[in-house]
Amino acid sequence: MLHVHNVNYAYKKQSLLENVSFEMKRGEIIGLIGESGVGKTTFGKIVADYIRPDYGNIQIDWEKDKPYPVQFLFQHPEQSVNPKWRIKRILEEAGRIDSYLLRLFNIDKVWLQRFPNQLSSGQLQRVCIVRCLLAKPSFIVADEITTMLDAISQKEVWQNLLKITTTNNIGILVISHDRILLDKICSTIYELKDLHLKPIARSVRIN
Ligand SMILES: Nc1ncnc2c1ncn2[C@@H]1O[C@H](COP(=O)(O)OP(=O)(O)OP(=O)(O)O)[C@@H](O)[C@H]1O
Repeated sequence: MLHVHNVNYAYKKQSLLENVSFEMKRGEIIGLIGESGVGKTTFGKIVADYIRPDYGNIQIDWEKDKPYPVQFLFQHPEQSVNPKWRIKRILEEAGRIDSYLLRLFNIDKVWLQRFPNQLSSGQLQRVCIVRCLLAKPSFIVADEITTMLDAISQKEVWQNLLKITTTNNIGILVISHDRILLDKICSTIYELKDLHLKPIARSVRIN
């Protein structure tokens, strides 16, 4: 279980979150929507321990010698990899390379010898998803992770990611402006508005 208790956060005196509490179980898929600039990424980074809240705390089981149990997937994968490392090293930093995951996310073994700038954004995003899974997280924060993909690749990535997270009981916080995607894959959707998280009604699931 992941608990966010009473979190407050301001960026350069602009308040973004006020007394926000939130809970997520392993295996749960929760959506987060809201206007641009409202603080969704900031909230996700607090959940993933990239940013310390000004007040409040995050509670999660964590064995200190293991990677942090919440992994963050960025909208722009270039921002989360070392441009001077080959893909093999980028993956190995997270764990032993798993051929099943490479196949599932259509990662050609030839790419392992390449540098990040020798892959397309969509290819690099799939590498980042595999790296995140190699770290064996309990939760993933997925921040607009498929916006650079065409509709077919987007569907494929989500199908495969959900397959793995269901098997391994991983919870996902899906940050997205795509209401149709959130309605399809999430059990609960929150809107970040006026410094608070508000649950919103899901529309009928479209298959
Ligand atoms: N490190 C930072 N540098 C500059 N601005 C920041 C930073 N962190 C937060 N902000 C500001 O905080 C506010 C919230 O940003 P955040 O990226 O969390 O919003 P968002 O809801 O994810 O937006 P979007 O939907 O456009 O991605 C914005 O006004 C942003 O300019």
